[in-house]
Amino acid sequence: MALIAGFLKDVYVWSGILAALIIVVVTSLFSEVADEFFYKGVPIVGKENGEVTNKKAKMRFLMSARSLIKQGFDQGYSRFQIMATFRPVIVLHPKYMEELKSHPDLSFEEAMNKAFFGGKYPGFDVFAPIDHENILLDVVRGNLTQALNSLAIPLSKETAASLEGTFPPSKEWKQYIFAQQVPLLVARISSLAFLGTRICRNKDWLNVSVNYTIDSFNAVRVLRLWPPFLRPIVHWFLPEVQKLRDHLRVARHIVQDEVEQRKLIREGKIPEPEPPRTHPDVLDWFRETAAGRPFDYALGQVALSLAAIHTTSYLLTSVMYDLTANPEFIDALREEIRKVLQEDGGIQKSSLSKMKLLDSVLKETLRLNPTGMTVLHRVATRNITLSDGAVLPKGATVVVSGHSMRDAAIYEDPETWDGYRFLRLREQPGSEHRYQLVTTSNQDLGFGCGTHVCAGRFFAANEIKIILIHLLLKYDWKFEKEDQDRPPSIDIGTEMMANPMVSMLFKSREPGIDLASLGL
Ligand code: HEM
Repeated sequence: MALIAGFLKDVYVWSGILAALIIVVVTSLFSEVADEFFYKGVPIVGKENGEVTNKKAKMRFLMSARSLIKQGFDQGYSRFQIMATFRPVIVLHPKYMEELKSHPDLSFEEAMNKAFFGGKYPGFDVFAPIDHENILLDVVRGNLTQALNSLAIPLSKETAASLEGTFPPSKEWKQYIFAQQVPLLVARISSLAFLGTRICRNKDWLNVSVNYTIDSFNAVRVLRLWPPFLRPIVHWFLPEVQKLRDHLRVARHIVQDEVEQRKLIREGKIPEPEPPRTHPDVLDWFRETAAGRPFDYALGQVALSLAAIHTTSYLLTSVMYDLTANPEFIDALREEIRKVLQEDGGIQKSSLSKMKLLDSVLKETLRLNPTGMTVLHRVATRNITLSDGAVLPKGATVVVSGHSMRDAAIYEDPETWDGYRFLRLREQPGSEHRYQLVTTSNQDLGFGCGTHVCAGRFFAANEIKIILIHLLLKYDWKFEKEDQDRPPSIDIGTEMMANPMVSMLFKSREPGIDLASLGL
């Protein structure tokens, strides 16, 4: 002790500690400030001459990214940079899609790292590279997609059970804020396929499944308000980050319990609870695919929720807005559904793929309401020279504009929602598969494209179709406000979301089919 006291009395030691502290603070502040420097040699859009700080440019991005992107291309640039919420982003023209969509030096993981502090603060663990062996992707692309046929009836039954609670039978019009409440419905139905019957109705799990995503974005925003050198300390005390840790604690408890219970059942140590499980699920496939390799089941499940719940809810809400605004499509869809289910004697293997108008309607809604107006959000891990000689500097954050989805050269009258658009395109010779909801291309970007194209799109498509079948057959729909037009999606920076304030009305109707054909 005396030795330490003597040591600290030494003026050289104190100046050393002070110098080290200054270096930490300055380097940390510099790295944050440097993050906001525009890239050399790339035209800037959205920051005006004479603006010293980036404050106004950031606000322009938040409020009007769509028009900034248009402005950049209208000025003739095929790549330019805009100041996004935390750093400049290089926006690229879709003409680069082919060369960039699977580029090995554009990193999806680095983009996640930059956005969520590399997952290094507890609570953000889901954003750290959790799955070096691609177990989650293998399961979603492989097992889950292959099981879609056998999952159709269980998903349909769970939808029916969920709707009983969410939309209890009513002869009178009842009010419902679709955008706000639908994530819970989607979380429950998705969790049936991810974690099985017991957990898909567990309120604590559903709370994690829906809210971890929302709360993680909030926690990032709050933690970023602190200088980087203080973040390793303050994150422990910020309620927003503590909330994330609470979510993960709950998730671990629930998922781990289920894993243990299934193990005991497999080993014959406890009986299968009644009613027994009806189908294997993602949790089973995680175990089989990991085959002894380390894998964090709870983080895997939260990551799946992150990818699946709000994306699916957004498309479901958007399509309900489109259909409510175009009720003649509701009648046409009911007729298509009734006809297919009658022909097939219920939901069979190919029933959903026979509902081509349903597929077309969903694809058209996704075309105009993708999760964001840009795709391929990546970080360059080296200098990348594009085919026209332009360079993307190492460390740059890049995105590709998704405006091909509204390009008049590709789509006639592109700003108008036309539920028959893709049905007509599919009827052209040789185009049967090209215009399906799950098909992607360099211009068709609702599910992304290239290496990281949405792994869960086949599941998402089937799940939304099943939910829609129930919603359309069992209920009538209208907007609460008589003169309500189709509520447009809301842009926040480059992200898009359904208007969360639109009030809808529903009432029960005669389904016009034998409900046994939906597995009930
Ligand atoms: C309508 C619903 C959905 C939409 C619009 C959607 C959209 C997307 C998009 C645009 C990407 C590409 C991200 C990028 O390139 O940066 C993506 C990736 C991904 N999606 Fe989806 N998604 C949906 C539903 C789902 C569901 C239900 C699951 C899981 C069952 C899922 C799992 C994934 C995964 C794992 C990735 C990452 C793939 C990879 O890294 O290779 N998605 N999704």
